[in-house]
Amino acid sequence: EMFTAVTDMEGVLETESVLINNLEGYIKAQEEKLDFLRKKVLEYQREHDSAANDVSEYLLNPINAYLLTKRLTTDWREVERVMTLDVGSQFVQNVSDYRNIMKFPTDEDLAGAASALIRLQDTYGMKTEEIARGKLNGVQFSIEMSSEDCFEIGRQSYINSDFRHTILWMNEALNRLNNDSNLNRADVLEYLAFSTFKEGRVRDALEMTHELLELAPDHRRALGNKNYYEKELMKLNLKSELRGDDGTNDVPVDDSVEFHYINNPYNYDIPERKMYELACRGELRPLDSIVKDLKCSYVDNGVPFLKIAPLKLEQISHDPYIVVYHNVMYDSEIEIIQQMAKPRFRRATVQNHKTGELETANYRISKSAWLKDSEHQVIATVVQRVKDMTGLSMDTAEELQVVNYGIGGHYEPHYDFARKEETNAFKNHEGGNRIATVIFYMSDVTLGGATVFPALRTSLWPEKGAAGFWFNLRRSGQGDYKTRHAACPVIVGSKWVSNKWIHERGQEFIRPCALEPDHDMEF
Ligand SMILES: O=C(O)CCC(=O)C(=O)O
Ligand SMILES: [Fe+2]
Repeated sequence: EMFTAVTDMEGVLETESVLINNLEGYIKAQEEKLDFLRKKVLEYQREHDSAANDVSEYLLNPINAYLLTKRLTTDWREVERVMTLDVGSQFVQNVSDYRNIMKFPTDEDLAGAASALIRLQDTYGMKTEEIARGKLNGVQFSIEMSSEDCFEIGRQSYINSDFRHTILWMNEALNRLNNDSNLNRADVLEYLAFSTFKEGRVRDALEMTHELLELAPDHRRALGNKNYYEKELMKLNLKSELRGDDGTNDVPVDDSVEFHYINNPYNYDIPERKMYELACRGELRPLDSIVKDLKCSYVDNGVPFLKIAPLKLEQISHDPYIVVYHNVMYDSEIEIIQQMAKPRFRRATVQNHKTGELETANYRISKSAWLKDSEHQVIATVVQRVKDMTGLSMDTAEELQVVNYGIGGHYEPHYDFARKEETNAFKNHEGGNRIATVIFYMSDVTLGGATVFPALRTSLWPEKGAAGFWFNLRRSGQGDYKTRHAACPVIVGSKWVSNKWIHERGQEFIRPCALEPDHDMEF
């Protein structure tokens, strides 16, 4: 599973370069063989022509008699040998050997990479046609997808019963068909017609099937589908006649975002989903009540060391308390932490709040590793810095979690704290609930990848060396539902973060409990 992190994809480019060299070797060997045979055939043709010019004269000469005999014995044996020579098999063998020693993506990776593109398309409201010509979120890259490339995304969507995206991408495949395509128009039409039917547009599906049958009159499935669609249409027409309307109850084709909300299989919360997407796109202004009286300042938090080198603090929100510290992780530290984490990366998991078990989920796609303070001075230093930044005790904190997000990597809206009903969350953690989160940004991100708080309409944009800090719990110890947040899908780039989750125990005298009305709201 390598689509989940950019670091894993690096080795794959190397694999491709080795495969290209091997294929070049294969072609060269084949060409040498063909060149030899071409030379021979010319030579023999020339000799043969001059002989055939005057057959009796030619054969009377003993040298010619000898040469002809030689050609048809030893020479032809050599030609025969070269003809049967298998100059390709070693190169074919190489490819299977490479499979054992080099990094190859799997079909699962292909599915993951395709669904990552679909996720980006939805979250950022990008048009299929724009993605296909390399335009991502308004930024043009010099990439052009072929008809086959689009077809494959359509096919992957089809496998996932995602007929809306099947239609979008199969249409794009059709638009991009040209003389160089290895793709059959009829194959595309078949997927398109069936998905169109599945989306409730029977009339259009039937029309596409007619077009398909013009191209392939004997297409068995198309013939069957045509019958079926006609019957379905008749039923619909009968119903509409009874109702007295014109029967156009077809759903319109729409590449827009709005349409997505209706059809999104996990539209558990439509308004939040919309807020989330707008925040990811950077199209939301934070609430006035949030930005009011926000300041930037240098702080020492009462730490003697910081009096000499104060931290650069930017307030993001007062309630809940969210701040960003700038320049609190050095490039040299980042490098070491990345090198330590890389070999230990595993697909990030989430806790099943019923069983308490850790499992992978499509709503969190990244790779992560945990690093202990005792493993390296740099980790201890960074954790000490978290202590200075937050004033909180690190005694009950979790280890530092290093995360890398790949193409489309994301973490959908969630709380970092465990809710009451999540009976098994942190059950093994003696420190109680997660009182606060510190997230270090260890990279800039070219496009996308913000940390967003949909309810606050505010976003933290990754900035290498900066760190976000917020309290997840209110003074009463209750979870603050306004801290619900997400990691937006990365469009372009490799996003690195480190999370430090700080727990309740040990903070009793640092951040004492307070009584307050429970005006938390769920959204
Ligand atoms: O990566 C981010 O921007 C946020 C990550 C996050 O919220 C988490 O890991 O809990
Ligand atoms: Fe989080």
